[in-house]
Amino acid sequence: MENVSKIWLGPLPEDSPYVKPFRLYYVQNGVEKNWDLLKVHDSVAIILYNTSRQKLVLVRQFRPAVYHGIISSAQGNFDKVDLKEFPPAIGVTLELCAGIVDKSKSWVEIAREEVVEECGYDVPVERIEEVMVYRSGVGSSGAKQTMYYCEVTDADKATSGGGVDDEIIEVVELSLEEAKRMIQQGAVNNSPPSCLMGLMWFFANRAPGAKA
Ligand SMILES: O=c1ccn([C@@H]2O[C@H](COP(=O)(O)OP(=O)(O)O[C@H]3O[C@H](CO)[C@@H](O)[C@H](O)[C@H]3O)[C@@H](O)[C@H]2O)c(=O)[nH]1
Repeated sequence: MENVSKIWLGPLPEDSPYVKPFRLYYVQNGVEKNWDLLKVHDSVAIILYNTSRQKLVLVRQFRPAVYHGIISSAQGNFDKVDLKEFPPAIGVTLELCAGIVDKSKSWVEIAREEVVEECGYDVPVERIEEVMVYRSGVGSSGAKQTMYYCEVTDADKATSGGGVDDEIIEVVELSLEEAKRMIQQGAVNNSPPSCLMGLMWFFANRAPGAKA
């Protein structure tokens, strides 16, 4: 699905609309310290559960940062990325439907738009429930993310989803057993902690038979 044919690295332009690097200075306990950090957008993520077929709806996409992280961990060479040694598929993730907060709309409205754009389910904001708010990348960005939960049915499906503009996003429906395997002890996957936490919240609180 990723269809990536060439990968290379360059310096970050100063006018990046997504990432701004800074050094923050502070005095703590009388000692001057500093911290190198990135200003990035806050975001929303939505746990989507299709009750018609008892499936969790996630998204698959090529994540350049994950691909970069995997090559860095393997001490690979970025001068000439060898796509045979490091196929782009290693940078594909399975995540909750999510979106950056980069427009002046309510967060839940941004969540609603992401659900229809990425996954094709058209639901009113009243059906999107806030679950929790937390900070990601506490050592690098401290960005806020609000997580939501939304139950959908086949009747809410308006389009096939897949993202907007040149986004390449695949909608993936997981059975409860498949989703459980992602959060089992010993599991290794490319998913962000927010996705794994969202799945754990779902199984603790909303899955058929959950106690809460
Ligand atoms: O350098 C960049 C960054 C983003 N985009 C575009 O912006 C869109 C959204 O950006 P992204 O940061 O990938 O947003 P999300 O996919 O919504 O990811 C959010 O949700 C993820 C899952 O919770 C978190 O890991 C991320 O930090 C958080 O930004 C992308 O699809 C691209 O179209 C670019 O073109 N270039």
